Amino acid sequence: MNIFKFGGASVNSAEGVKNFVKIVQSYKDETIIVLSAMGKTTNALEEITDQFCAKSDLVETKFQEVKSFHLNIINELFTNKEDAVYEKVNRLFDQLHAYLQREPTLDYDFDYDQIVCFGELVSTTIVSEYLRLSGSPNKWIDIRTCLKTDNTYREGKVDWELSQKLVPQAFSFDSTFVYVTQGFLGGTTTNQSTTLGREGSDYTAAILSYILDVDKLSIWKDVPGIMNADPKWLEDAEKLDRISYQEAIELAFYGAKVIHPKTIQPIKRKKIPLQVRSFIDYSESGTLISTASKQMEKQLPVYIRKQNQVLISIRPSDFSFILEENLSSLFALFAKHRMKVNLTQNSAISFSVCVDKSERRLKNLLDEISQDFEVKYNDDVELITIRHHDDDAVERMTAGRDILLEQRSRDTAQFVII
Ligand SMILES: Nc1ncnc2c1ncn2[C@@H]1O[C@H](COP(=O)(O)OP(=O)(O)O)[C@@H](O)[C@H]1O
Ligand SMILES: N[C@@H](CC(=O)OP(=O)(O)O)C(=O)O
Repeated sequence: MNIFKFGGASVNSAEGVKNFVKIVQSYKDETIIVLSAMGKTTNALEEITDQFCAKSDLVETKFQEVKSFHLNIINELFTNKEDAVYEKVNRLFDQLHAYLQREPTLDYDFDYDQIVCFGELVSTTIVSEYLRLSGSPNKWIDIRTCLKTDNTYREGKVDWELSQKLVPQAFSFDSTFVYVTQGFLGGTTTNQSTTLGREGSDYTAAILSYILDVDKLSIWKDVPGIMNADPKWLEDAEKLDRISYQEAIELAFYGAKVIHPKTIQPIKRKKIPLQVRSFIDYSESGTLISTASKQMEKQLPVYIRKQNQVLISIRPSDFSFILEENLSSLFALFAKHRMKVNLTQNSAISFSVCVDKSERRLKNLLDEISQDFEVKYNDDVELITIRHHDDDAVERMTAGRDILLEQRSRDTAQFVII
């Protein structure tokens, strides 16, 4: 049994959906397809959520834009305008529209999940129906009924015990060879929609792989595999043919956007090989992540850039030392405001921390920290991480830039720079 995960970029147009079907049909094994929302739909639904919560009149226009984007793709794919896909997709958009007519609940994260989930519900419906039309019978599964999470909206924590019971029942392969389901989504025990964190479809694929003990997980991307840098940033980036689970965890942890950080742990635990490969050159083998750690033969430096970072410098207002009590109260605040800490460093009387710039959460965090500490911060800095660094690699990343903070270990060098 295989699991294939396809992201939004692979199905951002009718052409993309046709290419996807070609890939799926070239495999004859039992397969579960985990799919994200089409193109940039999640971003658009995030905007709708913001407008909905702000009670803005723009909601309707944006909703119609998202709906037209999908209907245009359907119109290109389905010549028979009586096809069941129209009714199914329209029904989903009617449900979303009905939600948008309500009053916001005052819980932004809850509303976010109830709105944003439609991206994946619609994309999987279209793709499942188009596979059927193309001669591949398949079953559409609403993942919210079996991948159960708690009610931490926007970052649902998986209820492994319950999911382990429900997922195998849902994907029993007793009446089909192919399943199509949503990445990124989960459901609470009271059947509210949840999401697993942005770009969480890779993680969904890993959860299902773990629970169902699959032979292999393939994640299809718009790049040849995992490269030693984002090729959209460094044109001379090279593909890594094989890497170990450990290395993949490190790269994702430091922010290599190609794979969601939570993806590797579940598949590592069961030693399930993961192939990251191209949906464009689909005969190429991509990058294999496995235990066999004939790892990165050349040990190329790997460059990871995180933009939109904020470097916060914190001092106790009474000039006392930064001790355990201060640190633990600060970390509690970061956790409370769900700010991801990317790098920390402390001296005797100050503590520096580099975090993702997330306007809504950052402001609340800074307001609270300022009650007990003096706070300064640098906006819009970059965090550059180099795995397997050497002098040339460091020079390449830092020449002509202002280094605000630097940390090096044997394997990893990190720089906060402007
Ligand atoms: N080290 C890397 N290797 C390959 N791609 C990378 C790397 N770092 C960042 N990327 C980016 O990741 C993108 C693919 O991930 P993503 O857009 O999340 O795919 P999907 O939407 O299919 O899940 C590529 O287009 C590439 O720009
Ligand atoms: N659609 C969600 C989940 C996801 O993983 O998408 P993608 O596979 O396109 O990165 C998001 O954009 O966050």
